[in-house]
Amino acid sequence: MLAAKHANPRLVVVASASSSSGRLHVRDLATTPGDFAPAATGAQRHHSTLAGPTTARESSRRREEGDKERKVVQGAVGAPTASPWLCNSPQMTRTVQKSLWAAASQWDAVLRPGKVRNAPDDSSQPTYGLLGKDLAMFSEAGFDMDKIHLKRNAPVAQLYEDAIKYEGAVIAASGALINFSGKKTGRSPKDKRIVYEETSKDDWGAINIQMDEHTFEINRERAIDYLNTRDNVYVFDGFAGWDPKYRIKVRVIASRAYHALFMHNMLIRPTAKELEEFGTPDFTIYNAGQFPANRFTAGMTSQTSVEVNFKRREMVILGTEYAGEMKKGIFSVMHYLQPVKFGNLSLHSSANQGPDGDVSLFFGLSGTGKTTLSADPRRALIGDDEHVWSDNGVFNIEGGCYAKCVGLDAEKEPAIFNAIRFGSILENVTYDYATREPNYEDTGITENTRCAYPIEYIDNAKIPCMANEQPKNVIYLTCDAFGVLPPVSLLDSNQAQYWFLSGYTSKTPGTEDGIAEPTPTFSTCFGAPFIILHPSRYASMLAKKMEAAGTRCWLINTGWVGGAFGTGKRCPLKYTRAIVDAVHSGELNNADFKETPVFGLKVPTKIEGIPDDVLNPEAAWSDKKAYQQTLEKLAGMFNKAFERYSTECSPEVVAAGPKI
Ligand SMILES: Nc1ncnc2c1ncn2[C@@H]1O[C@H](COP(=O)(O)OP(=O)(O)O)[C@@H](O)[C@H]1O
Ligand SMILES: C=C(OP(=O)(O)O)C(=O)O
Ligand SMILES: [Ca+2]
Ligand SMILES: [Mn+2]
Repeated sequence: MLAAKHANPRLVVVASASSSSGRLHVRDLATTPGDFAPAATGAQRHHSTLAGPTTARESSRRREEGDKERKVVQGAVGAPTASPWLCNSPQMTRTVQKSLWAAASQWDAVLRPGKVRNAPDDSSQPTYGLLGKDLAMFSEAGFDMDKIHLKRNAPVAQLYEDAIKYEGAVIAASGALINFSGKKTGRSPKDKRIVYEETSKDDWGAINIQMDEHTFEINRERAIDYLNTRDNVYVFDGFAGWDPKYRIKVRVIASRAYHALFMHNMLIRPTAKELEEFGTPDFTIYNAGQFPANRFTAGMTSQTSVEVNFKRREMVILGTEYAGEMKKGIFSVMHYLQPVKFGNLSLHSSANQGPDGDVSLFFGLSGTGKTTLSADPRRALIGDDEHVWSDNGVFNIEGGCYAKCVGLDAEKEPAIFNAIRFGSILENVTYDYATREPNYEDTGITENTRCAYPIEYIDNAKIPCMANEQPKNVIYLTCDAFGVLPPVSLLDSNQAQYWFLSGYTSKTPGTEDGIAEPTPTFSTCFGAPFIILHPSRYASMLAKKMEAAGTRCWLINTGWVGGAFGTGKRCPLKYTRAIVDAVHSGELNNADFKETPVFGLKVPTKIEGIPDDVLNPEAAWSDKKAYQQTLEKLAGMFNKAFERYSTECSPEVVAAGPKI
């Protein structure tokens, strides 16, 4: 299928139509752990061959060695009791902790060179050694500790080595790891479910797709059974949330080194001491994405299932290897936990801070520009995607960024371009076979090509990623594929609530399964797939916080100008940046505004560096009649989408919608 796209014979063809068959999963399971070729795509198989397969004999020798060593510590560990949410300050009893420590030191004792495969090179890094005190938790969860080889918080280089050896990854010229997610290259929102159970059902937002507890158990068992067939199982322990008061401990258990490295980049990396004291995680992800869900299990509608269980504090992934499911899964957890347990507001936004301390939030659904616009040389980056607004200010949930790579250009987006180096993961990006230069123009695998890098790879990142400031500006990013919304307008408080609840944008191709061209959508709170509670709970918290802090609210259209998708063009990035600069410099505070018809948006009449016909969409369209019709069509869509909120909002908020 893709071969035709690659006229240049030096380019590796990294996907083929046949690579998406479910057959590969079967093969994966049927192969013994010793001689498995875990690649899930044709591309990965191809690369594995290049890298040289691991021989069955070698693997089984290593496995036997591993078995002997593990047996030394088996049984030495007392089972820790399950902790409630937030066991930051370890809640294990002293006795349990003591026996865990004893086990840990026994484990350390067997960590002799040559005995343990892939022992970490850096001895200051407590990695597998610490598994001793966690072994009981794994056995209890159903892991076959006599068989699998757990690698916890393995060094980045080792995850590279494993991904190259077993998954067909390659190293890009810049040192980044190029990897492939197989059939699924974007999120699968239709296959994402939340378990309906008594601990969280009172906060149920009616927007979630339900799953029952029993089905969760079945899928969880399936995931663990699959992981038990693997030679290597990767564990990453880290934190979500930079504010120590509100952070949670997250454990990721995955069959692919690339998934462990992804979460190493995306979670907050623990110090050696924090890792040593990690204890029982608050939330665990079982990522068996290489193995499909059983379509005959009740409620399954495909081979993909992504499911969150608040009672068990667990997430299970089957049938998708798109790494973004994990980070967005943790985000869903925070969208429940932060408001319900702490009274904080979770935000699908990026955040940055100016030299004078002013904080800006950029809300937006995928592809609207959160990551791109928050990476601003004049401002410190707090984070690119997931934040929490607490009474103290704003903190990032994540320890890294996940940037889109399509069309990435060193000149236009230098901060992101330069972050793609050793340790970063390029996902589904093709490359030149000889030079190993990524080809960011190639959308042959997907338009949703990505790079995940630790946030400190952005030069002006603010670490720790938090600000003790209430946001001064909130910017709603919308990517209007109809091309009728102005590139910038100022919203009053009612409009701010209306537009937040509406969450209008166009889905960009690739980020979600099945989206091939910009598709208008109303994704409430600018993130319907991630919210858990009723949308109006987030909306009213936001309104209160903005009012208390005197925050200004801007609507920025990063989508089409001069016509709809197909006729017009995407607003040039340099103009959007100039608009954002004008918000931050205060230029817009003194601007004159003119109200638009239908939507009643206040648009500045002049901005330094922006052509007047770009500021005014009507002027940018050559066909005025088509403009008016499109504007009214969009207004009609807004009115229809807002019907569901009309009874929950004040009449003023309802009246802030378009008038046709
Ligand atoms: N005017 C614009 N503003 C923001 N992004 C733009 C603009 N024009 C094109 N783009 C591109 O759109 C994409 C925005 O994606 P990204 O910043 O990753 O969004 P998000 O983080 O919200 O998912 C990037 O590939 C960026 O280069
Ligand atoms: C990872 C994602 O985030 P975003 O596109 O908002 O950066 C996603 O939506 O899959
Ligand atoms: Ca996002
Ligand atoms: Mn992003």
